Amino acid sequence: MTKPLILVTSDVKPVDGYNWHAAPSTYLKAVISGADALPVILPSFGADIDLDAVLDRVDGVLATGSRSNVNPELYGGEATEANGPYDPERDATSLPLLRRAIERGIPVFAICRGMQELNVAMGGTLLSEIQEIEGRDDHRAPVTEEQDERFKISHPVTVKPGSQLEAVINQPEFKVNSLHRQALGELGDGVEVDASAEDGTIEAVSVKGACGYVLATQWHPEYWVGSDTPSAKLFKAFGDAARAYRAAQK
Ligand SMILES: N[C@@H](CCC(=O)NCCCC(=O)O)C(=O)O
Repeated sequence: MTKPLILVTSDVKPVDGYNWHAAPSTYLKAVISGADALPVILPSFGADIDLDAVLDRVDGVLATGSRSNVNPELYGGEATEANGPYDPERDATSLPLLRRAIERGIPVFAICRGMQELNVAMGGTLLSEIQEIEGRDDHRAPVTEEQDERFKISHPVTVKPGSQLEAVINQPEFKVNSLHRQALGELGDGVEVDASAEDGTIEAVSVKGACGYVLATQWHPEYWVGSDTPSAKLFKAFGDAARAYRAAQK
């Protein structure tokens, strides 16, 4: 069987006077090496994209992380400069993409911003600047330009027994990296917590009743997929789900 095709979300960034629709190579490499699949980047053209026409041709969807935040107006909040930067084109593409992929039973793996998008897409909300919330830890990346340091494994998460995450990782607790200022607040329709941090921050979710594979993590398994066992298990499980989906389309 040919390798499954994984649709990867894109950020829209101005570079050299152009708008680029781009995804970090770490996610693309993790799809290739960790999921044994082929990545294809979806440009963030919102309603101009016929999502079903694209989803007819792929076997999974990977929603990546990003330094931009989901616009709070999409979940009843207020967009302030302090809570930016925003990426409206990405929002306009990723949220309907995730909803439609879940409806169609196409395997979904959502990471960091991707997990936040999934929750908002299902009707949930986000908490902003959680490091300023009483009782919450600081989940932001270390202040350095050194990527390995920014993505270092830093805190434990506790896995919910019987969850989709437990079925993949098969450990009650393990350590993850952390590069986020926001977190899930109210859960969207069917969204279930699969793992939490010691301060109560939601670290992984799945979707109850979803007809296909859906898993989302607040941390970044793509970065250490080649050396960290839980990270490797997450991408292998996603690749296996995409292979099973592809085989079932025959
Ligand atoms: N912006 C949101 C989502 C966090 C996220 O996706 N982080 C990845 C950023 C990678 C980097 O900093 O290089 C939030 O802050 O919660």
